Amino acid sequence: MLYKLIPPSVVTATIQLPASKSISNRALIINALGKGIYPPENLSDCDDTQVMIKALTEGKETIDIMAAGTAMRFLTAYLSVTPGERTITGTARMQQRPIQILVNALRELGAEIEYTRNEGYPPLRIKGAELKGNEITLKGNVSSQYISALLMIGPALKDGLTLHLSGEIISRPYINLTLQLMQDFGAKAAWTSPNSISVAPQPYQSIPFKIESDWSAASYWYQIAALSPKAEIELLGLFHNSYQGDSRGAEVFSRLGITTEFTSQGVKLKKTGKAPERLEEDFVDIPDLAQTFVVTCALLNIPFRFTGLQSLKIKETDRIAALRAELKKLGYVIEEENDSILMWNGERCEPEETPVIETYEDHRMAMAFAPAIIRHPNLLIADPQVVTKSYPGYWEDLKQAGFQVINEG
Ligand SMILES: O=C(O)C1=C[C@@H](OP(=O)(O)O)[C@@H](O)[C@H](O)C1
Ligand SMILES: C=C(OP(=O)(O)O)C(=O)O
Repeated sequence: MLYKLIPPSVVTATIQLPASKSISNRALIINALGKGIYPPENLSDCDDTQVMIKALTEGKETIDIMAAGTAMRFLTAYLSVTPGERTITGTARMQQRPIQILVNALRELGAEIEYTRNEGYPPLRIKGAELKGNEITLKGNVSSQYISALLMIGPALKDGLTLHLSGEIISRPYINLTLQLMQDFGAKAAWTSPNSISVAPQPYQSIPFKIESDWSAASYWYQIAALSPKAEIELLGLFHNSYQGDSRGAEVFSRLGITTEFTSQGVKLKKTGKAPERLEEDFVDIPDLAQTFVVTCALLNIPFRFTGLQSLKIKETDRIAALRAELKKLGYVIEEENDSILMWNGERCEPEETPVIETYEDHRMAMAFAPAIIRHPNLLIADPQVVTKSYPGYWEDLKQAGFQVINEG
């Protein structure tokens, strides 16, 4: 499928954003471990959360979590402490996303996990067991999801759990999000040093819990505001004191001339029109915003240097390669350094007349390139349905904001 887009001259919209998939999937695991009586409210309707709900409720022997990294990692730990024997698998890409660091850590605690195809990668065969041991060291520089997965089962272990993280810790706000939610649900879990975390053996308590809207999804609306000549956008369901690290996107966008006003319902975006000559930012804490800012800065003609992108190669696709290939079609030559830095010094190439933006089974490629239509008429988005991974209503919301979204077949 191909989508052609036509932007409105003025974007005016009030958008009910989807709920955060990161919070939804943590609340579901904690709720399952705590045998909660209050189901989490406002769960996301996205694929990544739907696969998690199915895995926890259907009781199937083979669980297919499709492309959901959080579901794969969190369920691997959860199934290791849950009676029964199951196979957990996912898409072809999921079978290329590494999981050895988590499996080794769980095995050290006594978990019974086997690789059914390739060593180090899903699918996994997991037999639930009572885990022993309470102190392990693992790498913190590949994916924070391994750490979140281990932390969430910590309260269920007889002696609790202490994790020592080696290397530069990436995606730290996602670890903090896990700790925050665990604490909300009555667990004792906290950093004890800059790279160690301890969890007490104390069961979760069930509480009513409402899930916030998704700040990563909000970033595409900030992007639309930044690229549009005129925009009045209100985003509902975002909290001022957000648990989500991606709320920092609001501060980075303020440097691109988009200010945020918090209301009782969410946020209103305002354009000040000011833009910097150049943007430098470290994305190690906010990797999911990288595509948003790479595309926005290129289209606004703002040279940039973005560091901390080392996790992008093992996400839904190799996002470093995907960004460079697709921006080239729009006439921008983006450089890469050390597998972890993307830079643009203003260099251009001949843009394609009708560029077809490939999305590589990556929701964020579709969502970050769609707003580019405001500055680059004629582009088409391939396989637009990929957005269902985190934001199923994205195209409907664009229509509500005055965009024409035409299915070109
Ligand atoms: O814990 C989470 O909810 C997530 C952690 C991050 O992954 P990494 O820790 O692998 O960077 C992020 O990219 C992902 O979208 C969601
Ligand atoms: C990286 C992402 O998801 P996950 O790792 O959970 O598949 C994402 O949503 O950008």
